[in-house]
Amino acid sequence: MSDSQQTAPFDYIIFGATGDLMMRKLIPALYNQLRVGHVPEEARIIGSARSKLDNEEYRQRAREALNRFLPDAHKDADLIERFLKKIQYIAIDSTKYESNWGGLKEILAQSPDDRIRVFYYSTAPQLFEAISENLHAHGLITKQSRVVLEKPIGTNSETARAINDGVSRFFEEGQIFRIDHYLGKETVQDIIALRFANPLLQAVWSGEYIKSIQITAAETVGVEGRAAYYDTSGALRDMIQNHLLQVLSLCAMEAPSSLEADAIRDAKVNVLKALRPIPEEAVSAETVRAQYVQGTLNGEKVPGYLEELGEESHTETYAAMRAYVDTPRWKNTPFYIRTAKRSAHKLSEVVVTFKEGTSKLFGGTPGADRLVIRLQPNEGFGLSINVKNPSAAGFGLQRTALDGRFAPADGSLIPDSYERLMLDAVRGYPALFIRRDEVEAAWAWVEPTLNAWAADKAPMEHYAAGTYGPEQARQFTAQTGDQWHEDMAD
Ligand SMILES: NC(=O)C1=CN([C@@H]2O[C@H](COP(=O)(O)OP(=O)(O)OC[C@H]3O[C@@H](n4cnc5c(N)ncnc54)[C@H](OP(=O)(O)O)[C@@H]3O)[C@@H](O)[C@H]2O)C=CC1
Ligand SMILES: O=C1O[C@H](COP(=O)(O)O)[C@@H](O)[C@H](O)[C@H]1O
Repeated sequence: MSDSQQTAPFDYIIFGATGDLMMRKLIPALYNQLRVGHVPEEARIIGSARSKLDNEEYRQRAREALNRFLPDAHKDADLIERFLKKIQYIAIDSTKYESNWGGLKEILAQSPDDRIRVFYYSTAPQLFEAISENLHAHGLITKQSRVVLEKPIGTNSETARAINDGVSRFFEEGQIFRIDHYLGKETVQDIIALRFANPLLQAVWSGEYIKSIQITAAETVGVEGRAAYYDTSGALRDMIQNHLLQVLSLCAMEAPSSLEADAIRDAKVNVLKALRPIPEEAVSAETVRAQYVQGTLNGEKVPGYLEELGEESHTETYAAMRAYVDTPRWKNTPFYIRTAKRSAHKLSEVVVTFKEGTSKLFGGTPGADRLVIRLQPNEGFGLSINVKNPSAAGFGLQRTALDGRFAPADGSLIPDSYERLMLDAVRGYPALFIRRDEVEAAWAWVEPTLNAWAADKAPMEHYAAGTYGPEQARQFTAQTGDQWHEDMAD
């Protein structure tokens, strides 16, 4: 199958190729893009990590990953074998100059000099500068090279700057693709479509008509096999600094002048810079942090965070913040952001609550208009509005909901975010990647909260696994007359 969206031939060189992300996301994403005809025949995938494996041993791991992580509808035994032939593996300790960079050079030399090279750093960020330096020292960075940086870019402003500076010594900003997989979600891009392709919504998209916007990313999983990373990170660094602030930026930005990367990124960074600072002394009023304790999920008992971890910890698994965007469009409109592990449901959504109507005609309405943008699952939107209750005497009102789906018109599954992002890096299209100034502005905004939490200036609340979060989070929204959207499964 071929397709107009097929990329130019490329060599994808992925560091961290034996890791969890590679197996769960990157390999399935590249396979799926081959399946839909976007990957050209000449394309090659070169995995690298320290583990000593030959090509066949590595391909066997990739085969197992495909069998485990692909949906059945996408499994095609012949295509899987064709895909695996594109993969080679080379063991390199990427922090060491004297490691087998020569071997990588030989592999890359088999392609024409102008072949697009994408170096994907699926490793801990502490390695990013060293990998870049070694690629440079061994003459592997060409004009046609790009580098994809996995999150997290640092743990605060200072470390983010250090990572950005370190990579920028060897790559131009235009070659650097900082990944935020939420931007690769088709439904997150739908925020742009809903806002700017529909005059109906465009006309009321401001604090004049909108009472509040809630952004939620809730997961039923705990920290799984990533406790070592997660316990040094926590919910604020893991989800809010990046994914949720990106979603907030898309919800709050002014119309970009075009869909060019820098037009969108300029519009987003203006939002991040307009976020009203939360000084350390205001953190306990403007945020809630919590850890899950033992509870019940899907009818099964699950342990608390500390039990899973096996030691004491002050890391939050739940974080909620109230944000204000100080632009004329939004002055004093609260944006609530929250994220949780071991929540009652897996769900990411944006809930836009409009102000109540002022007409005296009905003596009040049963509720405010509300738009729910379901990022995942059940991708789509619901618009709840007031209509006449046909069975009521007089002019009673009732609620009704319009439901729209984001599913592809041809009935296929919505592609995983990594599919789009990995090939956008090949295409050199950075609109769905984060620019350096965005990363640093996001860190600058969350930093006082991180500092206040580290200094225990806000209490650590608790919630039972399988619930929506701590009671304090409910009181928190009630302060502005808001309520979390908690009928998540509806
Ligand atoms: N897993 C996930 O769901 C997500 C991960 N991320 C980010 O992606 C990155 C990778 O995550 P994940 O796959 O989970 O991590 P893992 O710990 O599973 O994998 C790390 C990888 O790095 C390799 N590695 C470690 N040290 C070196 C070294 N000195 N030289 C070469 N390779 C090395 C390891 O292989 P070996 O030991 O063989 O060298 C392994 O392949 C991290 O930055 C993470 O934060 C982001 C979002 C989600
Ligand atoms: O980046 C991360 O995202 C995942 C959640 O992603 P989603 O696409 O399933 O919503 C989260 O589990 C992980 O902790 C975090 O690092």
